[in-house]
Amino acid sequence: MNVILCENYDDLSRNAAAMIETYVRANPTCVLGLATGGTPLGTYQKLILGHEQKGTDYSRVSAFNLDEYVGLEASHPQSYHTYMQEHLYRYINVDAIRQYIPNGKAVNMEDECERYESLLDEIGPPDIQLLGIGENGHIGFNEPGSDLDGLTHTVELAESTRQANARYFPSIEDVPKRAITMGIGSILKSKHILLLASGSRKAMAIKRLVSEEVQSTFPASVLHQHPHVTLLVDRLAYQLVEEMKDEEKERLG
Ligand SMILES: O=P(O)(O)OC[C@H]1O[C@](O)(CO)[C@@H](O)[C@@H]1O
Repeated sequence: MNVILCENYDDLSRNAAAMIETYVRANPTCVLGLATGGTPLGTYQKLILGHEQKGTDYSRVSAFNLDEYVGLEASHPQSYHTYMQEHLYRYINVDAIRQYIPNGKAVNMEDECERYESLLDEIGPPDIQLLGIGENGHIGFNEPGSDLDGLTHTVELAESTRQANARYFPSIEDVPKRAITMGIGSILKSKHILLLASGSRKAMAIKRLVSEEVQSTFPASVLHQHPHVTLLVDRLAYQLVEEMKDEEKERLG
């Protein structure tokens, strides 16, 4: 795992956007894997600036999202469909026909999981997959205990994940209890994974990621099995790793 230590969130977002833009410019028909949550918002803002100011063209890019809440219409204000429109797609020219997001309102969710995984196989896998990390180590909505080879599936959300995401909903009762997510196996098909982590809230997860073996109780640890992972992390999120390294140095004299 290649680690890029960034000064702060702005620096991290600039680095992530620069890597994506460079790739898109060199590979205009590439496939991107995109994430939601708070962390990638800065990256999306920089991509929008790059599109407006440098004309980065996304017209032939395909983009897959990791996940969606089960039970929310695409038009629901908190759906990940809405998130992507509001934070990225209304500002850059990814063709609507190539914007792929799981359908959380499908009549048959098992069929929807199969349909989405087939699309990933036909059009993907993503050349670059952007990932955030949950405080409990979840990636996508793959909670602790998930199958490390799993494909797109529906999941029961951990209570801690619902609490963490309650800030986007009127109340905790409004946060859906289920989601559809690319599985860990689907994510690992990506050619290059860019994992973003910012802020002290993520420090323990990053310490565990750096120091622990692959285990299903901490899903992000599976990234150690992937040959091309870049961890873009800011100082606050990396703080406990630095402390661990200092303690190790002291111990060795
Ligand atoms: O970037 P945030 O908001 O801290 O979220 C971390 C992760 O949690 C999720 O929002 C799901 O709870 C993911 O989409 C995201 O990668």
